[in-house]
Amino acid sequence: MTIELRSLKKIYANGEEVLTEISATIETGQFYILVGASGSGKSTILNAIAGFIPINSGKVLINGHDMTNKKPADRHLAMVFQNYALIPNLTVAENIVFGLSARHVPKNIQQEKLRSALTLVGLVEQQAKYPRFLSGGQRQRVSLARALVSDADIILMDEPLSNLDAKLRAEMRKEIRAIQQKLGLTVVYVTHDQTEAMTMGDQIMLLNNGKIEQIGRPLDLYNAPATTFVADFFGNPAINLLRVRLAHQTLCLDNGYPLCQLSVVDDQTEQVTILGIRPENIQVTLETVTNGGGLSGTVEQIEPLGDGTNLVVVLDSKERLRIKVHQQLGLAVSDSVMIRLNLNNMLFFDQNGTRMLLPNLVESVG
Ligand SMILES: Nc1ncnc2c1ncn2[C@@H]1O[C@H](COP(=O)(O)OP(=O)(O)OP(=O)(O)O)[C@@H](O)[C@H]1O
Repeated sequence: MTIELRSLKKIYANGEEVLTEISATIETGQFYILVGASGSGKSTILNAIAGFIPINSGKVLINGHDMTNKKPADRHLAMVFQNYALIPNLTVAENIVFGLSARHVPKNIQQEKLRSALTLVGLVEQQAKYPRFLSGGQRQRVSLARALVSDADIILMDEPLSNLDAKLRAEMRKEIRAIQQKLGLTVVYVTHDQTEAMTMGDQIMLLNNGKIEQIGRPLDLYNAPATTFVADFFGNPAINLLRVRLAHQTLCLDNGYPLCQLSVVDDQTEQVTILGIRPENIQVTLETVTNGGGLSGTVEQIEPLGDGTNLVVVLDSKERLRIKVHQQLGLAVSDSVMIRLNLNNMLFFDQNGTRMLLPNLVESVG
């Protein structure tokens, strides 16, 4: 079951254009994530796929068929919501088969589907309970089971885990992904959570104010972001984006403070105005144990994580750098440290925030 979105545009009555030129192909069996900040248009796209809202222009195709003007019921999709949407006076089992009963599916088939869905989501023991006696995670499982028995090939999920605590959310991510892979379902999944997007998605669409910022596989978005917006969206702590210029083969901060030497064989490099470097690509050592080289700075903040440490270091140039190391550090605020930037992992952007590929850029540490 493929979904094709062709140039979707949505304007609400107040004249606000909330979707602009949304085009994408969601392949069969893909776990497709729509991610972005609140108000970026994720739910609007999901609702347009489901047929809950009309769009102003563009097309929604499902398996090659134009569904743009079809009713939700004719699109053969199932939906899982953030608030579970369970019926309080029906038991778990009754909630799960509710749609099947409404469609007069024979009782024995209902029971068969119910059994297999309960097993898949791990709720066999809870089937006679009412929703109010279930935990948040169990309620979301009922909601998922209800979508599974509908036999829809495509399941749309709108922030299904956002009411759960962090630990349960992490467990449910794995469970949903495992069920999706086992059944080969096509899932379109809305979240504002970058970790959920990274860990669950086969493909991610990152939205920015109703427009597509980038579509790609999770690690491609992380390693090769098209723009500073994408670079900044993924990663915790966020990537360091520094205003820089290149002068006489030296990459300098805007204020002239030299970062490193770069051998340049390309005029294009003159356009580099923003350097992106991720916190994990910066090494930090105590000033006293270093044997020269690198940049010096002062520790401003330390956040011990147990399995690592997050730091903020202020360079002598007054620039702040977020740094993440994978060990516990014996450092304190105000300590002097040396910093080394891992040049292989630098990203360069032009003044519009568009990433530049500089094939001829050669590092030459002086
Ligand atoms: N019925 C409506 N009438 C007018 N504007 C609306 C309506 N529904 C949504 N919007 C606007 O459309 C934009 C996109 O909303 P949407 O719900 O798709 O965003 P979202 O990315 O899903 O956000 P969230 O994560 O907060 O749910 C927002 O600016 C919102 O205010």
